[in-house]
Amino acid sequence: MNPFQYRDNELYIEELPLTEVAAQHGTPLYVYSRQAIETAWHGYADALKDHGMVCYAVKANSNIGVLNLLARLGSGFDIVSVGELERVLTAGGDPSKVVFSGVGKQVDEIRRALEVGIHCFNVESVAELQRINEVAGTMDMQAPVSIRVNPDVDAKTHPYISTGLKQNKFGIDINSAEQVYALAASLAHINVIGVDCHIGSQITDVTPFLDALDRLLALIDRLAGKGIQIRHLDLGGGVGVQYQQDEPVVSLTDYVQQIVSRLGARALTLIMEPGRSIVANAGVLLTRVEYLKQNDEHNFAIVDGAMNDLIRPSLYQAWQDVKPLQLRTGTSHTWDIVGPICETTDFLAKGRQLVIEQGDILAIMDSGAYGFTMASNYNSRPRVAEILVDGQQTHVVRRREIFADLIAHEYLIE
Ligand SMILES: Cc1ncc(COP(=O)(O)O)c(C=O)c1O
Ligand SMILES: N[C@@H](CCCC[NH3+])C(=O)O
Repeated sequence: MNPFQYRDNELYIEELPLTEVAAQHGTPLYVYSRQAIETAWHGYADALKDHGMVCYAVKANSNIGVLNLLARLGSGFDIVSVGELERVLTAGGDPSKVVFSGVGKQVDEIRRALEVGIHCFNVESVAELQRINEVAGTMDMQAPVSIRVNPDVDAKTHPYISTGLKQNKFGIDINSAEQVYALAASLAHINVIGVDCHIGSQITDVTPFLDALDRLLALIDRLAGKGIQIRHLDLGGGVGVQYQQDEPVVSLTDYVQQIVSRLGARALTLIMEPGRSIVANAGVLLTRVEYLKQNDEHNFAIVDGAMNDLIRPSLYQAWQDVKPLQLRTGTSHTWDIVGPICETTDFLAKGRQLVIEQGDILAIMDSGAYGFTMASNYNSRPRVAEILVDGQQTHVVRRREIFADLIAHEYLIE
């Protein structure tokens, strides 16, 4: 479902012209579509049916309004910090549907997660397993755990977002997994319930997912042979999204059917932790052209948005489409869309064929995932507002920061 459509040369989100949203709330601005988020979530829930649970990966977009939408749908959540846990709770999420991933869980994070009763910890090392056992012991509890196994599968995605290879810090080597499960089963305050893996993000071919699945199922069978019964299988993040029109789209129904057919008679519940594919295509970053500047080789459109607002292009050379909110007629030129930050890597897009003028507003498409959540205050730039559109209604789900917010926790020397 694409909520962004041109009508009479004006770009709309759902039932609203984006120029109206920008006029009301200023730029730069993140704008999300409620319908698109809900439709994407239902895509997973419908494909999984009663085979399992969707645990939305909060890191993709952790806005409380967005989490609240998903909590209302009954979603579970994948978190990587106590901060994300508090967001989920504030948004009305059910702690018993929360899985806790991440390689560096701290004692207070483990304690809080046990206190609120999360579904399980996805454990990434022996040292972490021992720490969880100790903390649960001090609380006289048993901690539900799943071991995150690193299956050594090449996800064929950008090397910075590939996580399931031996050279990546994530998970426990599949070759030592049985030993670690045996240890976990022997610990007094650990309750082994699952197997987990996450091989990377923005994967647009199901083959690496299915290769990882085959390795995990073989492990689950070996564990059963040793008397360790696994109840759930967590396959990690969701499928990749289309940033460019010629990129492949994975059918979730086919993907889940292939998983289910491989499960065979095993009594396993599935968990999926999609982030990007729930929110990426549902959001845009709006940015205004402040100046146009040309030399004999390059045309620069200097905009008010920057790498601190959306770092994906600078960090991963990620390509995201750029659409003017109002289409102009005239001769197009090739533009680099650059921000005001003092870094050469401060660009949102390069080499785009556009007809633009100073003052125009551009939408950086597909910015709903890993957009605002990766934003910073670099160059003392306040983080921008986030707006959720629902039909013709707009909800401010985060107000724009002001200078006072930036210095609120800083002090002069005494
Ligand atoms: C452990 C874990 N689960 C889920 C996700 C979400 O992945 P995606 O946004 O590709 O669906 C990530 C991010 O890559 C992750 O690290
Ligand atoms: N932040 C990355 C994805 C990382 C996923 C987190 N493990 C991106 O924008 O593509």
